[in-house]
Amino acid sequence: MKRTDYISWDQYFMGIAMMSAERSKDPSTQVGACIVDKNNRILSMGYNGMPAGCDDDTMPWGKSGAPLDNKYFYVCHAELNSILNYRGGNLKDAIIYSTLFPCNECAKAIIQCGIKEVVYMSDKYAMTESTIASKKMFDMAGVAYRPFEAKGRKITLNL
Ligand SMILES: Nc1ccn([C@H]2C[C@H](O)[C@@H](COP(=O)(O)O)O2)c(=O)n1
Ligand SMILES: [Zn+2]
Repeated sequence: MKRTDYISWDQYFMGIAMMSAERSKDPSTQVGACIVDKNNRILSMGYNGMPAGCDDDTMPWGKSGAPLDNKYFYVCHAELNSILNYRGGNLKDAIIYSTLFPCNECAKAIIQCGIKEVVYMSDKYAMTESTIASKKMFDMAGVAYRPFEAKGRKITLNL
């Protein structure tokens, strides 16, 4: 008889997004994303980090101070990185799993590349204008979004 406690597709893809977030150097918020097609094939992954060639040992990781001296002008978000990391044809009708709800800038990229669904884990910035704008654009553009429903399944990895 087959094993019954295998993880669902949602758990599999959000798990990969969570694992991707572990690569982030951001000391405050680590975000991961995983893009899949409608046949449950993984297309791409990403996490938040400094742009390629921008030394993450010398770039700022703080949240405050002058705009040029904190991380926000520089960090490339997990969702955008996952889109840019894709090496195939196009992302039409794909699904993006993200550990954090996409910001307005990533929402624009998600819409423009044809992704049709967003599955998110945290919506901790739901009250910000950025997230409100994301939802407004997703609603208008017909991009569905739904929270990941954690089932409390624990997996320990001894890496
Ligand atoms: N949807 C998002 C939102 C944020 N990020 C990145 C950008 C920063 O590295 C970090 C947020 O920093 P915080 O203000 O929480 O200290 O997360 C992302 O990748 N995707
Ligand atoms: Zn973003």
